[in-house]
Amino acid sequence: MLHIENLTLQLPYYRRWFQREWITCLDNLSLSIQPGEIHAVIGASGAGKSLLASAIMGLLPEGARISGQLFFKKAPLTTERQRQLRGRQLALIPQSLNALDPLVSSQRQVSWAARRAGQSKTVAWHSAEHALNHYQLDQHAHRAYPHQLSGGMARRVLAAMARIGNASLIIADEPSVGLDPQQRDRVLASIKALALEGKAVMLITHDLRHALPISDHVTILRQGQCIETTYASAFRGHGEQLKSAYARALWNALPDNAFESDAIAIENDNESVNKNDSKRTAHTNVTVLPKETIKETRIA
Ligand SMILES: Nc1ncnc2c1ncn2[C@@H]1O[C@H](COP(=O)(O)OP(=O)(O)OP(=O)(O)O)[C@@H](O)[C@H]1O
Ligand code: NI
Repeated sequence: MLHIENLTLQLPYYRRWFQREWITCLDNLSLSIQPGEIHAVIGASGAGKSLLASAIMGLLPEGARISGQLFFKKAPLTTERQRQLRGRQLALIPQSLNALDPLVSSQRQVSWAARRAGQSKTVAWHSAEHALNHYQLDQHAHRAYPHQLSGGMARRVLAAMARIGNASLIIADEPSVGLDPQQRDRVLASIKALALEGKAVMLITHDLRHALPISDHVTILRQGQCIETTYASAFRGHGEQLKSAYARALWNALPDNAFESDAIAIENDNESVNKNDSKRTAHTNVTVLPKETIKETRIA
């Protein structure tokens, strides 16, 4: 369904007004997602996950320089095609709840999404109602404005908007961040349901633990580079089936695994102190800690 080959993305950066430099945010990334499959893209803050979503949707920041190839349903995903397919065949559940218009009720927002996907006014209104019901949002929530919704309800409104155009690729960017466990499970179950309907789903998250049970494949992204793509089922035991030390470290750092193996502290850090990676400026460091310090170590 979606096929990405050697995608490199650079953003301009001005040290002084006349001195343009380029920051490489995605570095030679390749991945594929099949229909009916959830492909989790896991990485710390700043790894480039949201930029990957923007590159697929054709919503990159001004001045972005991109190379490599994107294919959707076997045909090149050109800028023109991205514009045609966005909100129809390609849907994004955005990371920010600010994507909801604060002055518009849930049902109206979802029906606007249906209108953009080509439905007539009356059909759109009814299909919005249907989509909101599908996500277990009641009549009160249909009429509510964004500030009257809980975080989980707002995420479900965004999911309803993404689902309404009957897209075949859905990108969910951090759909469960900031939710309590019950709301999180509900949102993740709704994402699993999309894959069970045959849609290809990219699940972007830093939460490996909760992504694994619903995912088929996992790509670990670090500082814009693909560290490893593997089956979700490879995350088991002590991580013997994982090829990269970084993926093993992420796996072993999960609370249930921490006491059985070396643990790591994973920090989001914009001043890299990682000796092996001194060329980079922004990003994440993984520090291997001795076992005695494990009790204090948790992923945020
Ligand atoms: N519009 C932009 N202009 C310049 N740099 C940007 C822009 N958007 C993102 N970046 C930089 O690109 C890198 C990757 O950003 P991105 O938003 O893709 O990270 P992410 O993995 O989604 O992080 P998070 O988990 O915090 O959402 C970061 O270093 C960020 O500062
Ligand atoms: Ni992001």
